[in-house]
Amino acid sequence: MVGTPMNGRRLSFGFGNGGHDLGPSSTPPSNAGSDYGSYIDFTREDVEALLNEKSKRKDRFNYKERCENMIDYIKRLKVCIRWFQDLELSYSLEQEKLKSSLELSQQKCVEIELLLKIKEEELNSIITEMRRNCTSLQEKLVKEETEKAAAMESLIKEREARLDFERSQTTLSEDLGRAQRELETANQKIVSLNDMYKRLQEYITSLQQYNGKLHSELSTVEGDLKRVEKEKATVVENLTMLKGQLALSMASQEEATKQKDAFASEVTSLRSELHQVRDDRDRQISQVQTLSTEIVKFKDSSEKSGSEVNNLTMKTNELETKCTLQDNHIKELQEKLTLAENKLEVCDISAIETRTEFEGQQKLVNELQKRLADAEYKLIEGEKLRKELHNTILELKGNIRVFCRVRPLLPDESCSSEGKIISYPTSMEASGRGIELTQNGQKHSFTFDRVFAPDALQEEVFTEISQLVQSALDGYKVCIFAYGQTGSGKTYTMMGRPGHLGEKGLIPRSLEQIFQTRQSQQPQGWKYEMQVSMLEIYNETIRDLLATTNKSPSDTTRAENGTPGKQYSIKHDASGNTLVSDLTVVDVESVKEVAFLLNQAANSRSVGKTQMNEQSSRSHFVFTLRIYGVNESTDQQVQGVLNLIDLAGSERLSRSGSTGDRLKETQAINKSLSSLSDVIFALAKKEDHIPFRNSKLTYLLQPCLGGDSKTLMFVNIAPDQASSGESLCSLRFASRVNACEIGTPRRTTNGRPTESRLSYF
Ligand SMILES: Nc1ncnc2c1ncn2[C@@H]1O[C@H](COP(=O)(O)OP(=O)(O)OP(=O)(O)O)[C@@H](O)[C@H]1O
Repeated sequence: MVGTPMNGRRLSFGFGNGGHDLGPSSTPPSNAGSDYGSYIDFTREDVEALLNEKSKRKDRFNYKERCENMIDYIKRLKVCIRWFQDLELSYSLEQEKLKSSLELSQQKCVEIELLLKIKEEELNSIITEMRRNCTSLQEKLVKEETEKAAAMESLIKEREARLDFERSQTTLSEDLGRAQRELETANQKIVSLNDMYKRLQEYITSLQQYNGKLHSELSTVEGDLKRVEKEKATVVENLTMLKGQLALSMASQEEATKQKDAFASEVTSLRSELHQVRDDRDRQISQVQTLSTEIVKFKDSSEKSGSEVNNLTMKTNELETKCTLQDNHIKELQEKLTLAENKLEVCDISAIETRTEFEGQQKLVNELQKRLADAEYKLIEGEKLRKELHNTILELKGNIRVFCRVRPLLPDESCSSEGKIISYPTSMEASGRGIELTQNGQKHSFTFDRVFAPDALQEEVFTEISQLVQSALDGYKVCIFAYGQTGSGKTYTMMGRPGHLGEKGLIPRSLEQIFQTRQSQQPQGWKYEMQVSMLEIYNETIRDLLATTNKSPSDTTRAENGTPGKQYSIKHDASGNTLVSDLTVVDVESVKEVAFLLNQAANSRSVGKTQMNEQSSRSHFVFTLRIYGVNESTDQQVQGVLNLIDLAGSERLSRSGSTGDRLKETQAINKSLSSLSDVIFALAKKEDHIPFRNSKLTYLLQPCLGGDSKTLMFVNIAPDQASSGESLCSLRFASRVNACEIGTPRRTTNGRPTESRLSYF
């Protein structure tokens, strides 16, 4: 580059920009030569500054040096001037060139202008297009901006949220810290709970083992019992046979004795006859001897009278023939006597034989009687053990047990379009105990102590409760009640279908069992007295169903059932018995008597027709059998109670279509059932106050629900789609009942109650 002191700027005259740029250029002219190459970077300001500086520094530089500098500077200036001259030349040449190229350029410009116009048009169209694009872009921009604003807003919000989040994170981390601490304590608790759980598991296992042991013991005892009973039966059979044989041999012995006596008397009479005949013979021999001496005397004095001799000879002959005859007779008699004596001997021998046989049989009988007594003792002991084991098992099973029974679809009920609403799980653990109800597509599962499907027979159902009924004879309070919506099969379960013997319900079957057991326990010394009472709770009023002044079945006025104006009050005594004052109590001796009373009560019951059941029970029916047993040989006493209850059906007013009196009944039924559920829930929660007094039903059931009795609830279920809501409610209620613990059942083995005319519940 060439540095010249022109206007304080660096100057260049190159043709860097296509040869058209006449402005300053940084490119040095190619012909500048190496002589002035080293001055290229000097500007006028530099030179002036240098000169100024040189002049200023006069004092500091010596003159020679300054001259040399000046010469050098002048030389450099000369080179510059030459360079300027060269430049001028080349500039004029360039100008020429430029002029020609300008002309060329002008032509080109015209062309370019044309082209530009075309381009302009194109560009205009492009611009219009661009404008349009621009508008749309602006619109987009606006949109984007609004979006951006929204995004910003959301960003702000997000930031706020983030802040909030951070704040909450802080609190959460504090909470987390706290929770971790709690977790630690909880973990510790879990560990201790796990320990406890393990211990409980072990306890449960040991209980289960104990239960298993009890079961096996029970089965061995039952096996023993059966064996002993069989043995007893054979012994009794043998004994009867031997007694028969004994009676026969005794009869034959009697016969033989009689024969012997007859023979003995015959022998005696023969002997006396023989004796007499011998006496006669001796007399006649002596007569013959006297006659012979007389004959000798007469022979001596033959000469005296020949006729006398003849007479005497005749007499002698007569006597001799008589003697011969008597000898023959004696011989005959002796033969007879020998015969009779032989017979007597034979009879004596057979009598001795019979006696020894009799003695042997007597011994056998004694031995068998001893064995029988042993077997009976074993039987009593086995029965005692069975009772104990059975009751222990029932106690281990828990107190309120729940059985669920699903009735079959009735002819006027149809299966739902979605199929059956009730199913039974088939898994091992739930088999026979589980039930599933589908409502609105949702499946609800429940487990009870036993679930009976619609095909379960009355007999099967009874088999499951027969042990519980047995407990009443063993001195326990037993309560079995049926709960469920109206028409679900409660009365069918408890009473059965009238007129169909095979479909007898639990009440008649229980009574049959009780009376049979009473009969079978008689040989073991047990004597039982039984009393029956029956009542119903209708519209919160107790009615005596066995009162003699009861209305006739055709009588439709319900209010005067029982003794008119009589108030039946419920009381509980200190030993947990429930007393209903003035209630009719009837002594019963047989199933027939009870059946008659049941029939009487059924006629007095409040039954009506509802939309849901042709024969709907409108009251709670309570059947009570009081059992008082005493064993005279062991001095044992037991006092049991069997309560069998058919509750009135729960129903929704909307479905039942009740009005008027029926509406009042329905409300009373629902109220008492809801009191029952309140009591159950309070028991389940182990609350301090259990509202037993809220209804007559719960107050009456107090010992069964909250005391020492063995209680079983049947929850009856209707399988039709329309009842699914009520069925679900019943199942939920039953499931809570199943979870209830009410205390330990107690056996009553004390003496007879003092006031026996009160109904014990
Ligand atoms: N297991 C069953 N097998 C056959 N039929 C049954 C069964 N259970 C109930 N039924 C029939 O269903 C109908 C209603 O039964 P039931 O009268 O026993 O109902 P409920 O629950 O006592 O009704 P409510 O509470 O109204 O007295 C009756 O016709 C009965 O015969």
